Amino acid sequence: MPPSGAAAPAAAGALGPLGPLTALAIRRLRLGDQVAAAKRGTGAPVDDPERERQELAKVRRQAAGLGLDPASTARFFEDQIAASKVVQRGLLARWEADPATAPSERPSLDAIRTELDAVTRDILRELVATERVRQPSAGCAAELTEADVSGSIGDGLDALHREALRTALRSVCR
Ligand SMILES: O=C(O)C(=O)C[C@]1(C(=O)O)C=C[C@@H](O)C=C1
Repeated sequence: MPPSGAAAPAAAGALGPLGPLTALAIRRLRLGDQVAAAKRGTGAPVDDPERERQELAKVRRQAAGLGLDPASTARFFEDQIAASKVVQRGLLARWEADPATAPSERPSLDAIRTELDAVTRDILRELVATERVRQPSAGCAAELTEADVSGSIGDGLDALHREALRTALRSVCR
């Protein structure tokens, strides 16, 4: 318990108006850990261009329905997919170099894709909620830095996941 009258410790997680969007990007790239575990040892490649095409086509349709610009929304999701690949490649290389660190269970890729689809819907809602904040400006860049740094620390991201998060957030301030 903090001493009475002292501020409570800051909650872990990404702060500021771009905090929820950043937290969702972190949640999505953490699902990349699960995707890597599902693919490890199966011969399934990290890249699945057909799945990407389906995801991006759906995102464009959903974006239009929500009043978001389909092209920039698709670009945002291309970054999320690129971030997942950073995580997957990094972890698969790490696990190959040091098999003792590899997960012992293989999750279902279909189940993870269902979770990814749910995160996509949450991200789309958050893109709508943050449209004004995300106008390119020094203010957006500052809010993004705050969310990135606090989210990375709060979630205990390692160097690989921080690199992936930078990829995921690169087009937030359009
Ligand atoms: O679903 C997969 O197989 C994934 O690897 C996930 C994901 C994504 O982030 O959505 C990433 C890379 C693939 O090219 C396709 C999709």
